[in-house]
Amino acid sequence: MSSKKSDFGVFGLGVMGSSISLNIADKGYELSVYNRADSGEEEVVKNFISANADRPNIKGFTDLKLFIDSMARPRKILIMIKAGPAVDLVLNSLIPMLSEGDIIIDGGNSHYLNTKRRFDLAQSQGIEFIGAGISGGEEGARKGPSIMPGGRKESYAYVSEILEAIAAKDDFGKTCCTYIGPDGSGHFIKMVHNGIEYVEMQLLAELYGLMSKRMTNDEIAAVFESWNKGKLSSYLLEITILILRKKEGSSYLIDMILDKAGNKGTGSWSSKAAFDLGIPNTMMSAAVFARYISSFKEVRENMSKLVRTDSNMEQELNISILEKSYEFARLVNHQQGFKLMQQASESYGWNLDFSEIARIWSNGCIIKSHLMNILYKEFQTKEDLFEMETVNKALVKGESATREILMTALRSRFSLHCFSAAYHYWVDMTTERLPANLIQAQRDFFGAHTYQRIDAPESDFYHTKW
Ligand SMILES: NC(=O)C1=CN([C@@H]2O[C@H](COP(=O)(O)OP(=O)(O)OC[C@H]3O[C@@H](n4cnc5c(N)ncnc54)[C@H](OP(=O)(O)O)[C@@H]3O)[C@@H](O)[C@H]2O)C=CC1
Ligand SMILES: O=C(CO)[C@H](O)[C@H](O)COP(=O)(O)O
Repeated sequence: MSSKKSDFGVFGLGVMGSSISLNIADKGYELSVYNRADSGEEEVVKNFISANADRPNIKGFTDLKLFIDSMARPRKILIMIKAGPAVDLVLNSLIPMLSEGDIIIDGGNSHYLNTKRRFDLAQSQGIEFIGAGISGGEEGARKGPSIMPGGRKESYAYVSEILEAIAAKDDFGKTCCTYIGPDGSGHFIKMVHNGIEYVEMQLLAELYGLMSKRMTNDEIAAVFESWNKGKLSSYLLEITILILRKKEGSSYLIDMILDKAGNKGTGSWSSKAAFDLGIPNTMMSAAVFARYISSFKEVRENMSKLVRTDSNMEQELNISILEKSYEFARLVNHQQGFKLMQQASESYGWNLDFSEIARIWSNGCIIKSHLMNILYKEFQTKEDLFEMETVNKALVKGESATREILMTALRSRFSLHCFSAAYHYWVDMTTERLPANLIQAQRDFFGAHTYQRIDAPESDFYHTKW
């Protein structure tokens, strides 16, 4: 074990913490790691250190004071623990033991408003606090995640070297870690990343469900594989191909997995943020609700006995139509996700750089895709996906394909939550007059909420005695 003071500390040796620790150690930094030694967890640090005995630059601790004393100042500590109250508990014990100017990075999926609150608390005690979204799962953390740090730019300067060294690299060799903006912006961006992730996953689940009516798992995987060679390629598509082909003995594992989707909350946080900011993020909420609906397995089982569930699909699926529709829905998903970040940037004065966000999402993270590279370039001159010519053309072309897919699904009694949310959003966003005039009339009728008129200036509000 090295006697040098450590360059960095990692608090929490769970899935993410242990992988990111090895990543940091591989880059040659002196590292201290800590995990609590509560009942059942006594061996975590010991096991980690003995499994990595060939890395003398890692020192393990279960004593918080020794962990803190082992680091060079200003100390830089990444906490990689379960999001929620545990983070407050850890900060309450950690902060009083630190010295002015030390830096805590919360790398978990914390809610951005909690990050803002914790930032203020840490600052009030002379401690720097960075809320860094980290994406890439276990493999990304080990080999190079995408990192989204938010906080004071001055404090980021102290940790940028290490964070940028461990992050993934984009197609141009640049690091997939960039300073995002003040207070909770890094965690906000990670939350939206996860919202987009929920939709990308749900779209693939809907395609798989629909295609399963006429195709085997291997046939679906073969179609996805051909798509993954071109502009639709993405990490989630890639892992879906592997999942569909995975066998346990002679059975496909996917066929044995219970159809109840779990969640840890970031998708619903994204949807709530969209509601609060007034952004129609219809696909994210559809994806969250689709997971919730799936969790009512018992109800579904019982109800399925009451209705005719014969949902055979008469017609062949047209793969090229499916492909166009998938492209269409993914574009709408990204449009909605980036719109949400734009609104947050404006409302909170974060001055976010969307080209940079797309760039750091082009590798290392769960939603990395070919599309992210396109968006990285497009956002250098455009502010909205609808303004991007190639995107617009694909959306116009994809509309009729999506309509066809939706009609096929309706006829086969199969729900496409996210595809239909994408379709209706696009149709409404490209329709000059919507029936919202009736909503306004109703509001005025029962609540004197007033309405505007098409034959008068928008600044004028009217009330009628209906
Ligand atoms: N897994 C993933 O793919 C990703 C996860 N994240 C986020 O990263 C964070 C860590 O996730 P992950 O590594 O998967 O989680 P794990 O469940 O594998 O590990 C959780 C860690 O938190 C520690 N912990 C929990 N409660 C407390 C507490 N009260 N006090 C001190 N330590 C505590 C655990 O310690 P102990 O061993 O003692 O229980 C453990 O080290 C989460 O916020 C997660 O949302 C972000 C991106 C991807
Ligand atoms: O942050 C992540 C990936 O980016 C985590 O894997 C996250 O837990 C996934 O969310 P959920 O568990 O709700 O599906």
